Amino acid sequence: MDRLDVGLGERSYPLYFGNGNLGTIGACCKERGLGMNVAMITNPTVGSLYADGVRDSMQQAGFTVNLVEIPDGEEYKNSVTLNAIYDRCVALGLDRGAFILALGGGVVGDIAGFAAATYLRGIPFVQVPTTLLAQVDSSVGGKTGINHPQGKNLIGAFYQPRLVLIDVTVLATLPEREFLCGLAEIVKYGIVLDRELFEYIESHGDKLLARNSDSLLHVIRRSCAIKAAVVENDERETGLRAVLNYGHTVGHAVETLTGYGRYKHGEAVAIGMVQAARFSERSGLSRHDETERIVALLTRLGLPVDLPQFGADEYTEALWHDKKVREGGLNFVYNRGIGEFHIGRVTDISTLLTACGIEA
Ligand SMILES: NC(=O)c1ccc[n+]([C@@H]2O[C@H](COP(=O)([O-])OP(=O)(O)OC[C@H]3O[C@@H](n4cnc5c(N)ncnc54)[C@H](O)[C@@H]3O)[C@@H](O)[C@H]2O)c1
Ligand SMILES: O=C(O)C(=O)C[C@@H](O)[C@H](O)[C@H](O)COP(=O)(O)O
Ligand SMILES: [Zn+2]
Repeated sequence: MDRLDVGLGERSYPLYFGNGNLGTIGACCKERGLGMNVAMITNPTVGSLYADGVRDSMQQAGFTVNLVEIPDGEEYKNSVTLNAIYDRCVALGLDRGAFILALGGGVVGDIAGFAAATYLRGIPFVQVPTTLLAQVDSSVGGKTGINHPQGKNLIGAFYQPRLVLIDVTVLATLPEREFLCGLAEIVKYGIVLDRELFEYIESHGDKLLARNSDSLLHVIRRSCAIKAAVVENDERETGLRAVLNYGHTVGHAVETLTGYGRYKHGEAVAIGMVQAARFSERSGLSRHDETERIVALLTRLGLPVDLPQFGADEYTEALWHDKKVREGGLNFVYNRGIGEFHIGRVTDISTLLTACGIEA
């Protein structure tokens, strides 16, 4: 099976990629030496499709599997759901020999990972990402957490999984809108870190949209390799890792202002990347034709690019809750043309809002 390692010393772990490898999850967990009792956290949508297969594989490898279901949706990535997970773990009597397996998209992965980071001060966890977005981004790198009404992912921990198993066949059942969200995060890597990847998406757009498994495996593997390299360099976002937040400053504000539901994360990121591209152009870091190229690719992929209507005050308030705010300024991720980035400081938010077409 194709494997890539995230190298973080004693916290290193493998990412396994395949086309039909879901049934190897039990053997992979065994090989990692995990305890025999597992809480498999999923939601009813994913659970009805894949929980039986994962459970069978785990049981064949000798594990005892306890199913823990949480409601489906970004609006449930909160403290109420987290507490319900703790309650179940306590009721099941899970001790430090147990581990958590997250089966689902980024919502399940983020909240299950945070539960694992905090339950009994930390038990191991495994990621089995089932959305394209989770396969290229959220399952890798150890950002776990929940939302707060005032801002996205305001509560969380850096906590790495023990292994990530990626099977592209599960993407066949993914609704179109969710699939496109994953493409948005892949485009993100291309814009700021890999011009070749950006051009690959431009030239293979039709194949990707048709979910061709070879094209998908290519972009998933490349995205994971890029993310792994960034995380290895800066696990806790003291510098370089902020690049992975490209498009998220405005994107998270859009998610917060619309109450975590109207826009999916990838859609909000697509909108945020267009605003970041406009601000980069206005700041002299990229050309107009490069901004147009970014807008054209996202539009062709069926992603939204226009900001929802809120006032400058509302955007300003939401933007100040960004985790990249430090001492009265916001560390902002710009694109330098296509394929490179620049991290700069914005102290006057109105300059960003003006570039986005929001007037005070
Ligand atoms: N930790 C990180 O580094 C990181 C990175 C990016 C995004 N995120 C977070 O991830 C979340 C978004 O994740 P997402 O886009 O995966 O959304 P999601 O987890 O809400 O999943 C999207 C929808 O698809 C369904 N689904 C999942 N897999 C399926 C499958 N194979 N077939 C059919 N339906 C399936 C889910 O039930 C859900 O309804 C956001 O909360 C975002 O903040 C975290
Ligand atoms: O892994 C990272 O680092 C990222 O920034 C990846 C993002 O795609 C992801 O949405 C992340 O959760 C955002 O991080 P946050 O710290 O701004 O909440
Ligand atoms: Zn993201």
